[in-house]
Amino acid sequence: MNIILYKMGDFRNILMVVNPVSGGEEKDNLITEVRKEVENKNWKFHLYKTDGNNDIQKIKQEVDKVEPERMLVVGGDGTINMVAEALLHKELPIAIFPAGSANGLALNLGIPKDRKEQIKIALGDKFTNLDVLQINNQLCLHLSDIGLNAELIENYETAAIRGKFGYLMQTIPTLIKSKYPYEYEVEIDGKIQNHKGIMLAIANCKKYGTGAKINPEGEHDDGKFEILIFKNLDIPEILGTLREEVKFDSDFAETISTSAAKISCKKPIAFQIDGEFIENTQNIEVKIAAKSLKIAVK
Ligand SMILES: Nc1ncnc2c1ncn2[C@@H]1O[C@H](COP(=O)(O)OP(=O)(O)OP(=O)(O)O)[C@@H](O)[C@H]1O
Repeated sequence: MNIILYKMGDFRNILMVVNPVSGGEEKDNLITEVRKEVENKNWKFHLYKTDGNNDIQKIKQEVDKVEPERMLVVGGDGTINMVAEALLHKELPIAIFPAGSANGLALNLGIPKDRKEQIKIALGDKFTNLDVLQINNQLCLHLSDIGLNAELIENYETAAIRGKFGYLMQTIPTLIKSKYPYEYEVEIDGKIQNHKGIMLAIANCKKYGTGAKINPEGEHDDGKFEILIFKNLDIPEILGTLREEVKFDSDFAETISTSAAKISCKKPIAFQIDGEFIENTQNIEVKIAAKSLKIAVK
């Protein structure tokens, strides 16, 4: 007979949220491996698979039912955002198993690609406290932008070809159709600045999921975010963002660091958050909840 002895205070509930379709990747082996590791620690493993239908509400219900001490998230940036939304105002740590076509947040937090290392981190005790941006009542965990890149994402989402090649294939039609440069009015502490450019990014972290480092000075836990205005389509400078050490020419990009801002545009412009196209919009308000999401890191 197997007898499991629980010490007082040693019992933990772990809730794993898995997006079964993200990244087109099979996840059953990972689930089995994590379940084994969790049960080896005499903790209790619970599983919730998203179904693409009202998942935020369903994750909230699952959290209320299971009362986990930690959440493990298997999916891309969209899945992590859903979990973050469901956990709003709850001080519950999460761990990320990157498994999406875009894994920008995991890349920014230095989550390694090796699944064994990810399991160690997920069940370990080292955390970072991520600033969370609220943009027009939606959460943004790493990067949002309004302008050319969001147009590219909108075109990619409706395209037949997926993956990096599909993204690349959308570049030329997007550039032909785009009506850039755009005019942006940025209001910070009641002061208004006017800017013109191909896109305006709102950055909580340094990099896009593609690896492009557009906000080299950004820190994810400093209580601030950066507004970056990219002034023109300078291909060598854009390719330069793929290098580790980047320093932008002031004719190419301007950076403003702040903890709140309002942005308005003369006409509706494509707007994306963490890689998901949201809508064409004219007005954006950005607030920050400093250090409000606890995430397991290396
Ligand atoms: N079972 C499911 N079936 C279909 N869609 C789902 C399912 N579960 C979650 N989703 C959707 O997956 C999206 C999030 O995917 P995520 O960003 O994590 O991965 P991804 O592979 O990078 O996705 P994409 O490339 O489509 O953005 C959300 O829009 C969510 O509604």
